[in-house]
Amino acid sequence: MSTLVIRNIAQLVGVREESILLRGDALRELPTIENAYLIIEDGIIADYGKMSDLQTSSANTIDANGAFVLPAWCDSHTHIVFAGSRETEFVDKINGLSYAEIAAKGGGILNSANKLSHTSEEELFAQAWKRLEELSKLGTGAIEIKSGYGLSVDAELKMLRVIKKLKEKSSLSIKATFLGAHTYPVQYKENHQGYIDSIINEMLPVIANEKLADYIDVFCETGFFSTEEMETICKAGIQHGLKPKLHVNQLNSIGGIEKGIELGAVSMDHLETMTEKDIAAIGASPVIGTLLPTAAFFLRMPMQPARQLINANCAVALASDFNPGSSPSGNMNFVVSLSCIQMKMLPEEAINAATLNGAYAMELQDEVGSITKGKKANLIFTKPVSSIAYLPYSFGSNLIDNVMINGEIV
Ligand SMILES: N=CN[C@@H](CCC(=O)O)C(=O)O
Ligand SMILES: [Zn+2]
Repeated sequence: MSTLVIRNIAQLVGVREESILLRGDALRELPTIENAYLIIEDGIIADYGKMSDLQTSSANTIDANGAFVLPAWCDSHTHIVFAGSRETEFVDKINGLSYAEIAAKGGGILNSANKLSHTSEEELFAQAWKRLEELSKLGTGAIEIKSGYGLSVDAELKMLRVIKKLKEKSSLSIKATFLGAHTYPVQYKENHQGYIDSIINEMLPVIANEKLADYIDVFCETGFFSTEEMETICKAGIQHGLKPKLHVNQLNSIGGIEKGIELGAVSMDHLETMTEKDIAAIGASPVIGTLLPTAAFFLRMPMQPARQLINANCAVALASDFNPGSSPSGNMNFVVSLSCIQMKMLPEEAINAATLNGAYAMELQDEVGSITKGKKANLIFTKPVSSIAYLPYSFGSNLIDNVMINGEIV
């Protein structure tokens, strides 16, 4: 057995005897131990405590030199498998083109689908792998990755096989979500049932057979998938063992929240456009509300109503939504900063939402998301900081000194 002792940690952050989904006042409780040690055995957290109580003479020791040590980020909503980039649309938007004008020029999700159709599985893997490597150095230790830029049987399966390969090769904890219902491909624009039939009869059976996904997702939005269409697709997914994790209430409130609760979704994500009824409903439900502040920021939209959601007892998680169209960054440090700066989340709330609640939003709470005995030693070591609040306060600075995944520095 390999044992590693980390000494002289200024603050060990997010220490919990057991995991609990955090809502209401509990979200602002971030338990810490000052001047701490941490013992890792075979990549797993074995023990922790105050330096004054440390009783081991293990040779394998790291001196944290006064760093803060946090659980690595748990990013529960991303689209990191994509081909190329879409900065031309970014410039078009700066020049005043509307969403409809950009779409008419072949932009948006269909632009990414077109690029992906001309990209081999190997090349797609290489591009996604590079993003994953960068994210791990930025402190992400667990991540959910969606398909949804394929939009045909072959291309959706290609995306999901790339995610499967990422799972096999990466030391990060990865969950895969099937998002065939991201938008209607051009040939099905007037034949929604035709595409839904293809999802249900051609894609889902192969996905289930090859175990290519853990969850099913639908973009429930005006001009994309209606609540009824979402219900049909999710029910088929559930029959194949895939629980829903849904895109709802990004641009409009069209009943997605109510339907998602009924469908037993693990999480409902985006939530930029919420009525009071939507906020009350998700707060009273077991569904996690995953906020994607960098998407609202990049699209210059009103931010998600984090405070109202927390007041309504919603279990809020934070994720990056890393994708080429609405959030071309997966930097969870910036997500945490933005949630404090623009949504008035407290630093403790934001860190909990980006770690333990993010882990719950991927059903990985027994593996990651807190400093708990038996969990993976997925850790962020900070540069010298004066307090935990300094991390989101000092936005844009790289305050990460080292990241450990399974007890190994990446
Ligand atoms: N809203 C839907 N899908 C993605 C963005 C899609 C794109 O523009 O590529 C999102 O989560 O923001
Ligand atoms: Zn998304």
